[in-house]
Amino acid sequence: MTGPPTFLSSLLDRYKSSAGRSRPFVTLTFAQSLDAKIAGRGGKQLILSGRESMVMTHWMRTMHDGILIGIGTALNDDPQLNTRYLPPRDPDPSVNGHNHSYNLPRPIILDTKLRFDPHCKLLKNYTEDKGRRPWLICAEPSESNEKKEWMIRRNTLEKAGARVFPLEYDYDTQEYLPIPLVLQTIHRLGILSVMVEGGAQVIRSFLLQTVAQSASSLVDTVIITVAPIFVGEDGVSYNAGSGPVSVLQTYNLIILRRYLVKSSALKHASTAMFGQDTVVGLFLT
Ligand SMILES: NC(=O)C1=CN([C@@H]2O[C@H](COP(=O)(O)OP(=O)(O)OC[C@H]3O[C@@H](n4cnc5c(N)ncnc54)[C@H](OP(=O)(O)O)[C@@H]3O)[C@@H](O)[C@H]2O)C=CC1
Ligand SMILES: Nc1nc(O)c(N)c(N[C@@H]2O[C@H](COP(=O)(O)O)[C@@H](O)[C@H]2O)n1
Repeated sequence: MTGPPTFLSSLLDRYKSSAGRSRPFVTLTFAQSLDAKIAGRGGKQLILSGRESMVMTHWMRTMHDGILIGIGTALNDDPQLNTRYLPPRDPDPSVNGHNHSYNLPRPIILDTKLRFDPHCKLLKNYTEDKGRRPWLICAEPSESNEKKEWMIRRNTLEKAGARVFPLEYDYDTQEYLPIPLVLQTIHRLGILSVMVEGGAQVIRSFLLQTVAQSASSLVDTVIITVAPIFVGEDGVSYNAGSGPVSVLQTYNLIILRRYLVKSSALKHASTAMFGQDTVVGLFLT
């Protein structure tokens, strides 16, 4: 295969015309088991996708400017977020300034407190010219005693190659980085399309934002790979809390489940088989 599968182009080709938008096109994508688990016990990384659907995911990566994950995934999986399963071909220097054969998406990590590991594969690949410079979206602490430590971490990460973008928002009243502001910020920085690859809390945040803002959803396309396996009760799911959950979280999860079951905003677009996996594409209207 020399280009993306038709399944993906029919879902994502509309991203090519981005005029007049104030946020990037957003594709929410992940792989799950038949019992809706995305990782094993205690967050153990699972290779759920078979070879064929993994190749499809790597094609999907070439079709986006950015690839966004949470710091939980960055620390747990130490991912590369590259396109290494695609067929080898001659490097094309015109491809986003890299001596690389395929468009590589920019790694973007939601990392409020700058917990990113300066020795991770994303930074190693960047310094070896095998990947793009990772961007860390964070919050600058307001307390001066926390600021010193934060500045040290920032310097270490910047020296290791990361770019750090502190967001301005009311850090004390919000548990997480506000997704609309994250999207506006990366859009201003030139990211016109972004693939959100997880993990559990990030997927949940994007879905909950979509529920909260149904009229102006923050997700355009959802692409879910379903692998024909059961992980079992102790696996990690994106639609359930792990550990004790607050009343608010429980309430949000109830709304999310209801939304996912009943929403008329989620429209099935297409389903395809890649090897033994079923990949479902949905549009949000
Ligand atoms: N099967 C699949 O397709 C995939 C599976 N996974 C699995 O998922 C698991 C990791 O998931 P999880 O632990 O939930 O970690 P996440 O990758 O979802 O990261 C969550 C962390 O990101 C930070 N964050 C900042 N802003 C937000 C926001 N708005 N919404 C959510 N998080 C935000 C928070 O940390 P802080 O407050 O410190 O900033 C939060 O704890 C791993 O087991 C991994 O293997 C991951 C990706 C895909
Ligand atoms: N599509 C898909 N299938 C799976 O089975 C997965 N576990 C994931 N995980 C995501 O991919 C990241 C790993 O990427 P690299 O192989 O290191 O390039 C992982 O961190 C998850 O975001 N995806």
